[in-house]
Amino acid sequence: MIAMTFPVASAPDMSAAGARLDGVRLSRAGRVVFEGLDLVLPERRIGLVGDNGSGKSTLLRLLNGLLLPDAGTVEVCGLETRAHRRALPGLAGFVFQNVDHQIIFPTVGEEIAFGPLEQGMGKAGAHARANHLLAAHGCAGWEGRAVEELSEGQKQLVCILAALAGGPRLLLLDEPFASLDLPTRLFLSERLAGLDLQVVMATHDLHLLEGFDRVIWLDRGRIAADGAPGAVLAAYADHARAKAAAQGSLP
Ligand SMILES: Nc1ncnc2c1ncn2[C@@H]1O[C@H](COP(=O)(O)OP(=O)(O)OP(=O)(O)O)[C@@H](O)[C@H]1O
Repeated sequence: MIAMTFPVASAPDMSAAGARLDGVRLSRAGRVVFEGLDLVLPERRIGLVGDNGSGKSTLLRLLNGLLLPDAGTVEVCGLETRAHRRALPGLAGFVFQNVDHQIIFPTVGEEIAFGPLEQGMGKAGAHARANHLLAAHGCAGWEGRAVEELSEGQKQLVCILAALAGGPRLLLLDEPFASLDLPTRLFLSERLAGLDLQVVMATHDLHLLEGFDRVIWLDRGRIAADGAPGAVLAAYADHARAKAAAQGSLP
């Protein structure tokens, strides 16, 4: 397969956090997901699209060091993930596709304060930061709430705030808005766009990526298209329609 490439509108901003993959090979459960994957990721807003199982979550997990490549290297903010695995959570905030894989504390305040505490902030400061973030996102007074009593969307919001609380330079979002209501989605999209950090977001909601700097379409671990959102999203939507039509014609 030859990748389609489309020029991105904005010049790459190398002063942003930035990440790169060189010759990455990765197998999961004996199945090759990536083979010889090369990517330079300097843009501030990068979207990942692709069919189920195409490698979006796996790529995000390589970028936050949860997965290490079998061969090749991954660099985030200039740090090679194999050598700097312990520093990565402070640099790269991660929001999981499944909130239950992320949340570890019983209360909202503890969950959000965890990142700052891990980075050495005192307890009072960490909880003050958690309260400030909650208040800034329309959730004042939530700090004592039991996480298990929140709705899925509310949990998703808590996960996003927890990822932001650590002050990351790179925010990795895996289907972060799937359960959020429309007002919260719109509010958070705008808010994330205004933050001074790099965002890499995997989503099946193509509209969310229209204002991004760059979109990468992954197809079975390979780059099918890469570049300006308009062109890449149109190419992916064409593929999706063709695939759906082909499935519809099956007996
Ligand atoms: N925990 C796991 N153990 C083994 N293989 C896995 C695991 N998670 C994913 N894979 C495999 O890795 C490949 C890429 O999966 P990945 O989750 O990265 O896809 P995705 O593009 O994020 O899919 P989706 O849109 O469904 O979230 C798939 O072949 C999948 O079967």
